[in-house]
Amino acid sequence: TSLPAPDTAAVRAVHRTALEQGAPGALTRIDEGGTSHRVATGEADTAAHTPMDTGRRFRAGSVTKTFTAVVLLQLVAEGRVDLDAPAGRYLPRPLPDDRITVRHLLSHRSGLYDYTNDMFQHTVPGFEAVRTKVFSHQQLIDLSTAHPLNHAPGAAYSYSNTNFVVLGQLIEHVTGTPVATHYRARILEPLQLENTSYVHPRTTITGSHARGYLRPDDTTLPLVDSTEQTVSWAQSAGAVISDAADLNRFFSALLSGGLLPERQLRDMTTMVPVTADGKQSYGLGLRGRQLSCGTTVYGHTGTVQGYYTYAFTTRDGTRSMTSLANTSNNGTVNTTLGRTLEASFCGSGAA
Ligand SMILES: CC1(C)S[C@@H]2[C@H](NC(=O)CCCC[C@H](NC(=O)C[NH3+])C(=O)[O-])C(=O)N2[C@H]1C(=O)[O-]
Repeated sequence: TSLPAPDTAAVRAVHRTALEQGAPGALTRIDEGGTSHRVATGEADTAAHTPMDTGRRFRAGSVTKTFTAVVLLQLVAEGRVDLDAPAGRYLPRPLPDDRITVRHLLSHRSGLYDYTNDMFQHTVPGFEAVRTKVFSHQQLIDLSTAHPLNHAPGAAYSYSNTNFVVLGQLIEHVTGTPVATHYRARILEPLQLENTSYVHPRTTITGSHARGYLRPDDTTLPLVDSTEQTVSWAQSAGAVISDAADLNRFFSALLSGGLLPERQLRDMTTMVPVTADGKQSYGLGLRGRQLSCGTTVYGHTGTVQGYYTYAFTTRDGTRSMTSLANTSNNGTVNTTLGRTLEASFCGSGAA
């Protein structure tokens, strides 16, 4: 079914609202076949007053979870991991409940507590305390298991970064190879994602990039430049750096069958509703969103200090969109930025 044409004027209007609400800048890139629509607004660097442009790299946050899920599901297809086996079978240390399966981790149904709830309870102090820190997977897992499970494994959906830190540890324990190597060999090189990298624990973003600005909890204070950090608190749950063109190509290739065998793609896109209205869902490391025009798009969102990301594509991968705003801890901006989905996939008058 053909989609309405993207409404780039509506995208620009969404950006302008996000800037009024506190974002220094925003970008959106829509790719369909060989055609791309690009909208950039505001500043990539507020000290140098550098204009935003859609070619700038940024921290993609939890969009990383889909990269990790692809690596894991490729290992499943290779017969090296069983989705419904206890995850503990593939880990150096047991989890607190051996009923937690690999599939529970991928679908945020394990019940494992999210340690970032404590880590970032106070936004700027929490960030400053970890921005140059390097954690092992086990240290992060131990922060989580100091708390009881949110619920019995499989009993509910409860989003937790811990799940994808455990999956990173699992990938490295089963293969003896760092996740960075798997991202590069299994995804970045085959798809030629030249502007995507996993450089943990380096703190810098190489090449042309947007600086990120974290809003303090006391909103009368100035934004904090949060561009440089290790993102070691997230790693395989959030440390990928990318740009809009690469994320569009990644999700388009994924949903059109370019990265996983049919069986694993079917598992990944078996979505479970996670909101009461049923419009938001989660599969295996993949978010689904049903838009006002009836189209469901698949991808992931990201929130890392200074960067909000939406990266989604159609079920057949023919149209993809990535949007970024270079601020965070500003839920109003995050919700506003999400309206680029309607403008990009449902066309005029939708956003
Ligand atoms: C589920 C989410 C939203 S949270 C999860 C992950 N990001 C984090 O866990 C970072 C949380 C703290 C970020 C910080 N906020 C605070 O410190 C608040 N006190 C800020 O806004 O920069 C990611 O990315 N995911 C998003 C996702 O998947 O969309």
